[in-house]
Amino acid sequence: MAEQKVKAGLDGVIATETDISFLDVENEEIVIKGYDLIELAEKKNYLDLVHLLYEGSLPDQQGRLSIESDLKREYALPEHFFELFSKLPKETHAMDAMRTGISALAGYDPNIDDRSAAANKEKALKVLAKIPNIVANSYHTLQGDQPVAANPDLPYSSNFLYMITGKEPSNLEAETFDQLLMVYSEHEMPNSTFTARVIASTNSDIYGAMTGAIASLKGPLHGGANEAVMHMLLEGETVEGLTTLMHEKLRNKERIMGFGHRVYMKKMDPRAMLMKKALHKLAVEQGREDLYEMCERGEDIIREEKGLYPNLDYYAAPVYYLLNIPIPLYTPIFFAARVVGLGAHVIEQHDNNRLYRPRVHYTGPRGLHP
Ligand SMILES: CC(=O)SCCNC(=O)CCNC(=O)[C@H](O)C(C)(C)COP(=O)(O)OP(=O)(O)OC[C@H]1O[C@@H](n2cnc3c(N)ncnc32)[C@H](O)[C@@H]1OP(=O)(O)O
Ligand SMILES: O=C([O-])CC(=O)C(=O)O
Repeated sequence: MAEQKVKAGLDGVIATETDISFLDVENEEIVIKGYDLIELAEKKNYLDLVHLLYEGSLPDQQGRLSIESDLKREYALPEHFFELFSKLPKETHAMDAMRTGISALAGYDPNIDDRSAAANKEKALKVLAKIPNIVANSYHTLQGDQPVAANPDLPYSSNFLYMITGKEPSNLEAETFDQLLMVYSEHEMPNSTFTARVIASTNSDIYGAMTGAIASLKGPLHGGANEAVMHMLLEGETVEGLTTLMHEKLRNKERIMGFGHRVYMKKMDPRAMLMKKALHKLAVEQGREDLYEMCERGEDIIREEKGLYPNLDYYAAPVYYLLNIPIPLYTPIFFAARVVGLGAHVIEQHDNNRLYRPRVHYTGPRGLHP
């Protein structure tokens, strides 16, 4: 085998062809099916994006309503599903509870072995319909609280937020949460999407691919960073407190959560810029400009000291916070928003499949005998 250079972490390696999305770093654009994600997030809503990824075009009003009513028909979970969560240890992390829920859905799918594009699309939309219920109510159950039933009169994303907080969101809260789902929806080939595609490439099913993706996303180098960011902001408490804390972390050579990105690294994540604006609006409405100022100061310190820029998780975390979302649900919501992108990747993988099976550069001993 010809000698190849190992790229640690597969940095820069092209893993597949796709027509779903692309990070155009030069032009600072996250391309989703030809559209700029940020422009979509400013002008359209989450279900438009779902339609774009599954039908290949942005919907008219009728198309959007039709996808919404299809989802609403599938909101309910199988009977006794919550007994599963009530039997888990109370300490179970919300990501692990959600992972159990998604994995369990497989057993209820009579067409589990149908990997056609049509069947996969149906399965992905079912997961999308049920995931607010799984995220919110696995959490409530583990907290010893009553589940919150879906309110079918609310739009999809408002209902998701309502099921988490138990309170109907204001217009600004609903708009912000919808935008949050959009910016998290799809992002080319992060570790979790790669994981899902690797699993799908064995011709395994979409539930397995998504279950694996959840495990990947839980890690603090990936989705788990948003929770860590909020703990850091709360520990900092004030602009001065955060300044001291960040300098201390830098002195101790700790990684600062919410900064840096494999693909952007020396540029600010465009999604973080949008969430920064959303944070400002919410902070002004709630008289929490102090939180905004603290985040901005943190951004300046890490740029000046390390030349690193915020990624999406840095500005999404305080947005979640002002939306009254419990911290353990930040990463599950990231995953819930990403279901739409992951589903599209599994469909694409199964449609044109070749098993992922790379090789290694062996550095161990040879010629030993027992
Ligand atoms: C929505 C998302 O999932 S975005 C990612 C969320 N994750 C985080 O916010 C976790 C914090 N960030 C990180 O750990 C990294 O920036 C990652 C994992 C996201 C990307 O990492 P990689 O591309 O593998 O870069 P790598 O880890 O090799 O870092 C390169 C250099 O930058 C430094 N660096 C990168 N990110 C950070 C950070 N957040 N804090 C401090 N230093 C950092 C590394 O220490 C390293 O320095 P060195 O060359 O002197 O050793
Ligand atoms: O792209 C990545 O590596 C991580 C990320 O920002 C995401 O999944 O949204």
